[in-house]
Amino acid sequence: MGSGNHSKKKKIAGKKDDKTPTQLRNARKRRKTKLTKQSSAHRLVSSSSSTSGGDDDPSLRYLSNPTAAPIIQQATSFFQEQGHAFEVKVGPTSGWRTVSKLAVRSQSGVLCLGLFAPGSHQLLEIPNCQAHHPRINSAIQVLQKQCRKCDIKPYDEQTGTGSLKYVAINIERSTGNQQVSLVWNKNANGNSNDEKEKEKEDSKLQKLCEALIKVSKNNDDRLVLHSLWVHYSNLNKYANSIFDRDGQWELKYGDNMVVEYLDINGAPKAPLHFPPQVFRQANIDAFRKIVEEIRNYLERKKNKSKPKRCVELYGGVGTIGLHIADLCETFVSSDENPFNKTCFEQTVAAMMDLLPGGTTTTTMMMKEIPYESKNAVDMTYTQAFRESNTIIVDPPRKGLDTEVADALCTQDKLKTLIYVSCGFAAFTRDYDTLTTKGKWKLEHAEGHVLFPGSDAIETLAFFSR
Ligand SMILES: C[S@@+](CC[C@H](N)C(=O)[O-])C[C@H]1O[C@@H](n2cnc3c(N)ncnc32)[C@H](O)[C@@H]1O
Repeated sequence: MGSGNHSKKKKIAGKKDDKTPTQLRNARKRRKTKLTKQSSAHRLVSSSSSTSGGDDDPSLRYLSNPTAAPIIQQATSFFQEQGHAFEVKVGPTSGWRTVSKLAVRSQSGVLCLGLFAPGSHQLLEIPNCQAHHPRINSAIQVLQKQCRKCDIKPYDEQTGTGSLKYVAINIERSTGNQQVSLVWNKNANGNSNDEKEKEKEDSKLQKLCEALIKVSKNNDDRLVLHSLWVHYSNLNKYANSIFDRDGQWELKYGDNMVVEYLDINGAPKAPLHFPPQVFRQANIDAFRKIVEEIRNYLERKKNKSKPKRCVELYGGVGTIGLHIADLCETFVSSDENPFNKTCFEQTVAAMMDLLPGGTTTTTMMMKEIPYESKNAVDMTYTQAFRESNTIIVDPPRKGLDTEVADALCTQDKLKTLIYVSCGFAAFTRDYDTLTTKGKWKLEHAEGHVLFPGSDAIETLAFFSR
């Protein structure tokens, strides 16, 4: 066994600069550590030398040259090392962010909305953030003013007390209207069981909601509510997440879902549905290009090989899937968040209405797009996964679940894997597993800067076997 392994290593080593996969992996790890150090050094310099406050905003640090971000340099060398070019595409650098979650904290005793400074929980006010869609900036002004007027207690991280923890603002681009969610701490009074105090806080929340609805109805152009939600959070002070998976949601005003279009060339029109409880791409325009590339790739493939039996894991509300399903013989989408299924099905129903009359192949196909509310690991045990030849994955930053990566390596019928990654470190780990254990071969990879100015990269990679 020892000698078998040895000769295999030698063979691979001969192909790539005489280095074994382990040596290549170690070299990558060393480079990553070096880049992380450089990046933190840069962070310290830029925040301490800042005079405008703009440099402190973590979302604007590399704005003058977005591709200079350390992670993009790292990704480019990673792919070069594998013998692949890595083109990086950058979209507009201002007004692109249509989804924002802002912390609500006290600054010198006054309630403020803002972002956390890098690596800390220190609030940075960002009243005119360049990255934000202008309708987010205008909503922040109104929200901050009304919260102060209603004497809302901002959340205190030390004690876990205070009422308003976060505000989430999502924009419906076609109208400019704002979908606002107030994240309300159910344990605002800590361990105290003072009912009167609790009632007082609840009545302030009611007052705030009424005030916001009034501003919206009074033609104050800064805030025109698409909807107003309250999310009641039971999370304690040690939890980092903004939304509480088990927390209750209450719609105070407006409609359930924002509708967004990607308008992908050649794809059926898909009105995507987004309530505040589901994942939504913050830079829809830049993400549109990724979906377009996936569609182009599958169209080229369709002309050459068998029709696709495709499964989508980590599919959200179908942002990718519903723009490519018509190219596949069968298509199944899935995600673990139970709120996604209704959104997906509403979009499919709306797509049917938008299709030209008559029973076209597309109409038949679209009627039969199942959606599984399952986590990706459970999906790998389904018949749809076992029979698929094409998989699309778009996991969260931590990358593929280990069991999913393993299943992608051992499912023999699979011929095409499309991987959309928002966490480059996890991608390199999954890449190693897929290419060594699963014999997947990278065909093409490219980078998309979805957060221009931040140290982040979205990687789109096409694998085949
Ligand atoms: C980066 S988002 C991508 C969603 C979608 N492709 C889009 O563009 O909107 C990741 C998605 O993975 C889902 N998710 C996270 N962990 C999961 C898991 N273990 N199994 C299945 N879905 C998961 C989240 O609910 C989220 O919708």
